[in-house]
Amino acid sequence: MTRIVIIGGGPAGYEAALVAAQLGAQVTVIERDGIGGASVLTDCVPSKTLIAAAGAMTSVRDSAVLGVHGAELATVSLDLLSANQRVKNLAMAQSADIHARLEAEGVRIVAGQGRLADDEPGLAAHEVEILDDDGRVVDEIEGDVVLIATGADPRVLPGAEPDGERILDWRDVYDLEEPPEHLVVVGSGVTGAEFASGYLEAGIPVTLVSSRDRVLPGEDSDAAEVLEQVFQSRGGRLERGRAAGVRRTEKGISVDLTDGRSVEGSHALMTVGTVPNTAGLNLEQHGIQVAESGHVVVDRVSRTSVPGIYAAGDVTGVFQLASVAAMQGRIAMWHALGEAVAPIKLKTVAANVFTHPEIATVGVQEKTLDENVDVEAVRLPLATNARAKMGDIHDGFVKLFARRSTGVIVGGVVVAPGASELVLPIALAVTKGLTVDDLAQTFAIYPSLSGSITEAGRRLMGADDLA
Ligand SMILES: Cc1cc2nc3c(=O)[nH]c(=O)nc-3n(C[C@H](O)[C@H](O)[C@H](O)COP(=O)(O)OP(=O)(O)OC[C@H]3O[C@@H](n4cnc5c(N)ncnc54)[C@H](O)[C@@H]3O)c2cc1C
Ligand SMILES: NC(=O)c1ccc[n+]([C@@H]2O[C@H](COP(=O)([O-])OP(=O)(O)OC[C@H]3O[C@@H](n4cnc5c(N)ncnc54)[C@H](O)[C@@H]3O)[C@@H](O)[C@H]2O)c1
Repeated sequence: MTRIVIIGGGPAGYEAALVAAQLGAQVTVIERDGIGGASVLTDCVPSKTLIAAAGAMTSVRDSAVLGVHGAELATVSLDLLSANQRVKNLAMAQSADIHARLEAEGVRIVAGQGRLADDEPGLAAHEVEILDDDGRVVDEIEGDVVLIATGADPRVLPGAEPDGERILDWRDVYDLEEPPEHLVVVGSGVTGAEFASGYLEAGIPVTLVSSRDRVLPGEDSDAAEVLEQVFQSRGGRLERGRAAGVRRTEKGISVDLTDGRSVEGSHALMTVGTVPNTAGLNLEQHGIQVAESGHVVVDRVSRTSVPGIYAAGDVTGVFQLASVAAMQGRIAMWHALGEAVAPIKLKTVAANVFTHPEIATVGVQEKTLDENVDVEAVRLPLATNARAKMGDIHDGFVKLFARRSTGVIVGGVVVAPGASELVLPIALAVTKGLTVDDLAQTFAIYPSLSGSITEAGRRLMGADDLA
């Protein structure tokens, strides 16, 4: 029986464990914080739960125009402390569910910190030591295959070290005893944009400090523009500048910008990126190649540079998404256990930014269109969609990218409430190589927002070379 040792119990680790157990391997997962990992306990699941509560406030905010009275924003508020408690309960329940599922599949779960401990390089099997909270080695296990799935932690900006009270990272926010009077979010990547949007929707004054010309520098620029407009139209403040540090002041905090200006608030939320969790794993001693960024280098079937040692998830820096982490973990196990396996296809990854409105993307994007000269694009604003009008949705659009020569759909963007659900037909088309004809001939419900997706297909059918 092949012995699999997995270090880290987030989506990369637990999904790998389920596949390995299904294939009859003897599986041990070593996890220091709790099954589900940061994804379930502190990052993805908690933030989306908070955003769900903020979304309820948005529905109230937007209902007056539909004729609903008595629920005006001024008369309702979100009890953030109860919402935080719900977030924590839900995360623990989700972690317990995954824990139970792993145990039911025969996976051994060990609490502690794992590290590689081979005596010499090149051995067929690998030793892994388990350390307790005080750093003492309490056990050692041998695996034929080891998966490193240790995730990533918040990056700390020197001079802006979180104190858990006023200067926070995104893992601290659920322990706040008072809602912030004015939250300054530093960093406008996906994490920053989601929290800024979520807290603003929850009724808290928010300033977003963005070091870039546009928030969400990695996303479709039209989508980022819509988000900025909506954020500002709802009273959010956008401050262009780079934070040099954050100071505690009498009233709260001051974010000092590199150009000499400063932004005052009651709390600062630092969202300036992540660092891979590789410290203490003994990667260098084992000859495991690590990139300059600190991420473990892997190929498309999750192999590291050392035979028998795989890595998956945020520690590899390949698209930091729970879905990608899980797929990398599964692929590692299929490969290690001799199953037929296709290398991960990053061009088909769908991702969503859970702001208001949401931004979902898949496949080829506009910023890479120059390299894809054969690609035709269409953009349909939602404002002309009948269902959007009924719900008073003005902001948002559908974009579709297809190959001019063949009509094969290669990418898309949806900016809309619920874009995370709406993007699936485009993701399916990109994954399966469906054409604009396929999409155009698909029945969409009338009236529906997804009608704009099939309509985008029809518009591209009209493009000269695609007809
Ligand atoms: C605020 C936020 C929101 C996000 N929202 C989304 C989202 O909506 N959708 C999405 O797809 N992605 C989202 N992500 C990204 C997603 O959370 C990550 O891509 C995902 O958690 C990666 O999974 P992982 O298994 O690699 O690592 P993790 O989930 O980080 O799990 C790794 C685990 O390993 C443990 N560990 C580390 N070192 C050791 C060791 N030596 N021994 C034992 N255990 C160890 C850690 O404590 C951790 O529990 C979000 C990220 C952030 C920061
Ligand atoms: N919905 C989701 O799927 C989701 C949600 C959150 C995060 N994630 C993933 O997690 C990963 C990390 O995201 P992230 O947003 O935490 O990090 P990031 O690295 O993507 O963004 C950090 C941002 O902070 C800015 N920044 C850095 N230093 C700064 C400074 N001194 N002052 C002002 N701004 C500064 C950077 O320019 C950057 O735009 C990403 O891969 C992201 O896709 C996914």
